[in-house]
Amino acid sequence: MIEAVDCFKGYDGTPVLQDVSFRVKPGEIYGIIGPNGSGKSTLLRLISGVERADAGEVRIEGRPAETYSRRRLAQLMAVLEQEAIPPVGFTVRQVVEMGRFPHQDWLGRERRSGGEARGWAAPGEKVGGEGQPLVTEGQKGGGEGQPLVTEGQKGGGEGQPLVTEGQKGGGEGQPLVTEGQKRLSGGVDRLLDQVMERLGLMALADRTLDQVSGGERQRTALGKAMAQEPRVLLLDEPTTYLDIGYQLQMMDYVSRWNRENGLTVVAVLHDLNLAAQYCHRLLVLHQGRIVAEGTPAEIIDPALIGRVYGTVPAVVAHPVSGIPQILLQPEEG
Ligand SMILES: Nc1ncnc2c1ncn2[C@@H]1O[C@H](COP(=O)(O)OP(=O)(O)OP(=O)(O)O)[C@@H](O)[C@H]1O
Repeated sequence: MIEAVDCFKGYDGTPVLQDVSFRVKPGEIYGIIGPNGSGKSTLLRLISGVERADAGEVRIEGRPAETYSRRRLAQLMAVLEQEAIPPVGFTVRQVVEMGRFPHQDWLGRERRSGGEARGWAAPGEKVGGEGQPLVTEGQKGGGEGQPLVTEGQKGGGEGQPLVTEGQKGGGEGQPLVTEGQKRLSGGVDRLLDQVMERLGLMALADRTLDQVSGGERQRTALGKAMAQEPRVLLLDEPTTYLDIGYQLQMMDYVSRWNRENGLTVVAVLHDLNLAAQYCHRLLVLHQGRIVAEGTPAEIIDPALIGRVYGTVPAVVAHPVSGIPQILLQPEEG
């Protein structure tokens, strides 16, 4: 699904990543851990296509990442970072709707995904599923459907209308939104409702982001990623500013999405206990190089962690799951 081959990246002549090669299997939750400055976020930026390796390459489904258009990459991958969205004036629902942008044309009309969208709904539910188009044949007959970009949103951004009056007048007697597109949008509305319900965002839908808590904002960002219907989710420290309840909730949502829809996840995580609980395999970076790769049982080892982080923890088996967990060990304990 994702493959890094002999990647090298440096800034101002200083190597930040060297000889980095690994492969993430489809449907895997793959964690990247390592101390501050070890190159984790840089590696994620190479995978997301934001930056290119100086040597070597990242391949997505066998193709070099740079051969994908921005739009195609955004259809394939969503990125969720720490403090993912600033509290600007959009409502929670508007932000979740923004997840559809890679699937829309320049007028905000939904385009067919050519059967590639996998959808987020659980097996048995109508929207999505393995290799299913977003809107199924049964759903095509469906409801009235609202355009995804509302009048309020069209006015969007920095006082600049996204669609001018002139543009609205568009084609030669052609309605800009056809009946078929309306039905497509109707299917998308159902998808958005499902995402909002799953994440418990319905009650917050009309609040602007400055009227919700940090945890709720992060959940909104996850909703936007889900609405994007990616095959790959890239997480860069998504739980940093969350309390333990929200940390678990966030990772539980991701884990459920992975189980039910075969989503592939690559997650940079500082919290080794969360990484061990949720990741199938872990990659350990140290000073820009890979020092280990393996299952949490193989990686969460006092000697290895001590060598990489400079502090030797106590490792115990979780009393319920048996997964290795670390206990920090002060020098004078
Ligand atoms: N754009 C840049 N220009 C110059 N140096 C950079 C740039 N981006 C990252 N670096 C340097 O590359 C190294 C790796 O940074 P990176 O952010 O990838 O590490 P990280 O493992 O994600 O760190 P942290 O855990 O602290 O977030 C650091 O020394 C950082 O200062």
